[in-house]
Amino acid sequence: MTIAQTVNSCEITLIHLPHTSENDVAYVPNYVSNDEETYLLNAIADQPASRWNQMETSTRRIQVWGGNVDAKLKAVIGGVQPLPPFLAKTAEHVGATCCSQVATEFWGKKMQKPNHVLVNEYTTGQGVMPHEDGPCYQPGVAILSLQSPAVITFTSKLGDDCTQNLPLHVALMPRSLLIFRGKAYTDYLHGIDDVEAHVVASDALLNGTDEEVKGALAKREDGHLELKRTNTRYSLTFRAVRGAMAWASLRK
Ligand SMILES: O=C(O)CCC(=O)C(=O)O
Ligand SMILES: [Fe+2]
Repeated sequence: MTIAQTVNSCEITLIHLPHTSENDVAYVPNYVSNDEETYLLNAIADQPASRWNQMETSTRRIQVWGGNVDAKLKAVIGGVQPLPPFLAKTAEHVGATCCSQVATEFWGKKMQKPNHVLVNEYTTGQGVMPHEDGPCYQPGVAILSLQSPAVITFTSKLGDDCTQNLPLHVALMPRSLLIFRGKAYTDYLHGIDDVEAHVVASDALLNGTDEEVKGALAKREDGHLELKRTNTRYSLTFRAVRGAMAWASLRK
């Protein structure tokens, strides 16, 4: 964890994963206020039951905003749909943070903000297996965590350099934003263990010196660090569907 900078009143911490660029991973604690968190949680809960999709590979539920992405066609079926009003302001803010802090064209050529959001729900003990978000999106994602902490784990997809294959962790505190892009997006898998308490080696926790993270960690007798999930967690994953117009051209 290096370089803290304060911009737009949020403190951005750059986190370095091996073999990625210095600004490929950034963690922003307290990215949204308590009031914004409550607003988003209420808006998510107010959506009709039909908005929730049951995941095929897990018992988790998700809401998909912006349109249904077809991984094979690499396009949004029926074209990109506008984001709903309850996400608009946050998407705008996340868009600006990523463009000003991480890469001017974070969302793609000339795009200023994300056009696609997944709302993930995790009861304590639920996670998501190691995966990559893939080529349907611009190679970058911003993850806003709500209501409960969790630990996200990055594992390199590349070869046999054993230092590179060690799992590396980032604690995601409620109301924080994690941004990753570039090689962190293309050369690593990310996942969240199906556990009620995460146990990690202290030197593998990349934002373990963050004051809020420190306060949430317990040190175990074996020297490892433990972070308890406290509640159902919601995450909003902001991304940009690549070639937003691709569906229209596929149909011709
Ligand atoms: O919930 C998270 O923090 C991760 C979600 C994720 O990886 C995804 O939506 O692709
Ligand atoms: Fe993901």
